[in-house]
Parts: sequence; structure tokens; C-alpha cells
Amino acid sequence: MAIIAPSLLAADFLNLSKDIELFNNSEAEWLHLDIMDGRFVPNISYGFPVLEKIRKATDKVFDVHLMIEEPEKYTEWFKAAGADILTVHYEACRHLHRNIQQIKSLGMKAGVALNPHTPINVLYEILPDVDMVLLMSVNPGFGGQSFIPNTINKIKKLRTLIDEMGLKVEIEIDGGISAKNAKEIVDAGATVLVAGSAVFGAPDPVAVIKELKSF
Ligand SMILES: O=C(CO)[C@@H](O)[C@H](O)COP(=O)(O)O
Ligand SMILES: [Fe+2]
Repeated sequence: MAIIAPSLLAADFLNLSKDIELFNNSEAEWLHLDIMDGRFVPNISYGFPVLEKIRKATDKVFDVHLMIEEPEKYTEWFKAAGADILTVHYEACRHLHRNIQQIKSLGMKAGVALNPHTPINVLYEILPDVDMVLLMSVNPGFGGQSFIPNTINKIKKLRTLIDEMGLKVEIEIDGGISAKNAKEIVDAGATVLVAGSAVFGAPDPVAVIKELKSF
């Protein structure tokens, strides 16, 4: 049974308190927060004032996905804004190991994210130091895109690598996930499913979360 992490990016920003209440009353354990800087990705999302307000409205885990250049400049800010898990992109970090150490030294769990074109084998030396790997199953920057089928092969390869190394690392998959493909993703070895438009775009987000949880 996977952890479900609805992505706030697809919530109704004119009615955030309603969507947070739905989330609070659902079986989802984590809230996925996408931070975009207009440099690493072509889009700009939301920032600290939004995070700080939502932090006061939920006790669930804050799963923060940084799609930003130089994430090390903001690690302490995200800790202060309430992040529990902070994930940086492999492609955005010149000193990934140092960034992971910095995140963990502040008491957060540390994740590393890979873009769809980045192979699993770049993780070999960092895997023992991270709590989670996030595999992008769409190109980062936007919600509502289609799942890239090759992600299933990547999940299987990563599952094998983690098991062979005897590690306990979460595998989070992000982008284009719905009740239609969730079973295949979980069966391949994923442990955390991010879903934005499939959850907040649905008439009954709580029911969709329940269905995703059943796989
Ligand atoms: O990180 C990202 C996009 O860059 C994701 O977290 C999306 O927000 C997921 O949205 P859907 O694909 O589920 O609509
Ligand atoms: Fe994300």
C-alpha cells in the first residue's frame, strides 16, 4: 500500500481552505508542495507565505519538491516554513552530497529527484545517504501532463538497486498519476504516489485518494 501525496499545484487557489480540509479528511498521508523558480523549470509556482499558512492548517507531512537552481541557498527557509521532507533535483545540484547533508543536519528527511532523461545509475553513490528518490514521470514544471511510460522500467531498476544494496529508501513517482496507472506503478516498486490533477481536479478528491490508496 503506497503513501499518497496530493500535489497542491492542482488545488483551487481561490478556495485553498476547502481543498486543505478535504485533504485533512482523506487517507492521504503527505502533502506534495511543488516549488518552481522559473530557472530550473519554465514555470514559477508559489513560495514561503503560502507554505507558512498551510503549515498552520494541517498536521500531515510536508513533502517539498524543489525545482529550483541553487537549492542550498533556501534550505533553512524551507525548514522554517515547515518542510518535513526536502527533495532537490540531481540536475540542479553541483554538490549534491553536501546539499543532502545540509538538509539532514537541519532535521529534515532528504530526497533526490531525477528528470525523465536522467538514468538511475547516477544514484549509485548517493543512495545510502538519502531517505527518498523522486522519479519524475513527466518533465518538471507543470501539472496535468501525461505519464511517460518508460518510468515503469526506471522504477523496476531502482527497486532492484535499493534492494540489492539492502537500503530502506522511499521511491516517489511524480506526474501523470491517476487510478488508471497507479497499480502498475506500485507493482513496479513505488512506495509514494504524487497526484495533482487526478485528485483536486476530481469531483470527489477524497474518493480518488481512497482508490489510489487501495493499490
Ligand atoms: O512536480 C510536478 C510537476 O513539475 C508535479 O508534482 C505535478 O504537480 C503533478 O501534477 P499531476 O501530473 O498529477 O497533475
Ligand atoms: Fe512535484
